[in-house]
Amino acid sequence: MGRPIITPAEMTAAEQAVFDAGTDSFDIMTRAGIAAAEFLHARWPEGTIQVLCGPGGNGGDGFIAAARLAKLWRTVEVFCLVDPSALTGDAAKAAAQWQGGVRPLEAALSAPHDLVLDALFGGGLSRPLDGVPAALATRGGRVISIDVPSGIDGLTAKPLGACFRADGTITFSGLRPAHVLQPGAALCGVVFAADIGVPAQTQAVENSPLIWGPAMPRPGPEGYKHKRGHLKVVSGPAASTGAARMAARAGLRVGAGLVTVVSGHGAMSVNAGHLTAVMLEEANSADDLAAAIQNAQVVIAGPAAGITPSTRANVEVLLKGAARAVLDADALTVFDSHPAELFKRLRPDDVLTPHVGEFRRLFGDLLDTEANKIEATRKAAAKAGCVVLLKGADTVIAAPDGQAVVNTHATPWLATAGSGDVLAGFIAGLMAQGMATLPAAAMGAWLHGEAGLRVGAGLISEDLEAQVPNILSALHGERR
Ligand SMILES: NC(=O)C1=CN([C@@H]2O[C@H](COP(=O)(O)OP(=O)(O)OC[C@H]3O[C@@H](n4cnc5c(N)ncnc54)[C@H](O)[C@@H]3O)[C@@H](O)[C@H]2O)[C@@H](O)CC1
Ligand SMILES: [K+]
Repeated sequence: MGRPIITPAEMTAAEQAVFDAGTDSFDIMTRAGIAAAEFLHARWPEGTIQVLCGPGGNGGDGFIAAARLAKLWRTVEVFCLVDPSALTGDAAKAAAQWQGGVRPLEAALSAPHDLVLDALFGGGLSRPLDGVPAALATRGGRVISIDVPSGIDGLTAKPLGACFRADGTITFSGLRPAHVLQPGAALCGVVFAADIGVPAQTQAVENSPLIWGPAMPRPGPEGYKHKRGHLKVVSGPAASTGAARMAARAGLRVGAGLVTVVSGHGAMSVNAGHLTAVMLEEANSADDLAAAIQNAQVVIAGPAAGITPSTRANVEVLLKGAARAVLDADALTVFDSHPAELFKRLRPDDVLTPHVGEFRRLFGDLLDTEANKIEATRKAAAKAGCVVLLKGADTVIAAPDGQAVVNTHATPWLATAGSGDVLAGFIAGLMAQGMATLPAAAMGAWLHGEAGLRVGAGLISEDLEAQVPNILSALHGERR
């Protein structure tokens, strides 16, 4: 399993279940505060600390953390937004654990320090920061936040107004959407999720080899190419063939046994001039394509295909065949005025790989009306009736049944021409070898991110597939 992604509401329900089963809520707060102190102390072992406490549970964690940090011989000063006598419940009990003085929050603005422990507000913030909290949020310096950097909504991953920018964030039981989705994720620094004995139920996880590693295709001793699946990629016209070839080579690299580019007559010679291990086959109509894909397990359509009636006809025949479909780019855009025509044909094992613009064209304003990108992609998958992978720095992959995987294993250097074609090729190549669609999409996104991270600055899409042998060898634990 990857790290679970829990909404603030799911976390509250999980806490309630633990309390109902007899655990004292103050014990849970104590575990949270101690975990926060130990996280800070392990990662930032030097320097004086300002602990900023808010009026609720987040502030309660801060008081417990302050007491533990003092026991670890750290120099700690505590500042509170309200007079400690005004605290109630567990926060009041937590404040009683702190033996030192408590100064008003505004005093923190001028007090010297090396580190800030931000325990002002959790991810369930009800209104934007103002006054002293807002001034503290925007002054800079090294910050470690409890739950989320104060000022960020844990569910939407958006700042409500001014917010802290943390070097590290400690959260509990699992991640919140704000730790993986932008813009919040970029404001959290390194994120640690501590186990405080509150198991939460969720269908969303952070992408990790732990999810799909056991399902990674690997040829056995009796393996031969026909057992490793046949992937076909529909080429664009003569002047736009590169996208299909990049997807095809990516599919071959991740292990599809056979890969064929299916090309119209006009593009045959340019494709033939550039292909070696990838095969080439001519198809000049949708009927030709229907015949060509009969021996394929997976077909990619869309990369540089053209927004034309023939692209739409190709998608329609593709969705009548037995092969699973990976639809990207123009294969999506050709349905932008009649998305229902696409949705009614899609099967649960097909996958759409839109970027945000393509997503909006097919699914309207889900990104504005849903709480966050995870919810929007889930709704889209349910509407389309297949797996949907919505690209970005925070790629979300969702299935119609609500399962979702968020991939943050990536680099901004991947934002370059052709990068999406390679991603489609990775996913399709894994599917061709028999992987189920959701894990194949998750593994494809992770491989794509890892390849991008290994190339780094100066990356062009042609570089990505060359990284695959080293990455796959490492994933399979094979020495090279
Ligand atoms: N519920 C529990 O038992 C646990 C809670 N934990 C901690 O408790 C936190 C949640 O506690 P709360 O629900 O009390 O939430 P907060 O600690 O975020 O406090 C909410 C309070 O702040 C006020 N507030 C919200 N926005 C404000 C603003 N802009 N300016 C001034 N005041 C504002 C609200 O009116 C409310 O009184 C979590 O983030 C976590 O750190 C952990 O201790 C684990 C256990
Ligand atoms: K906080």
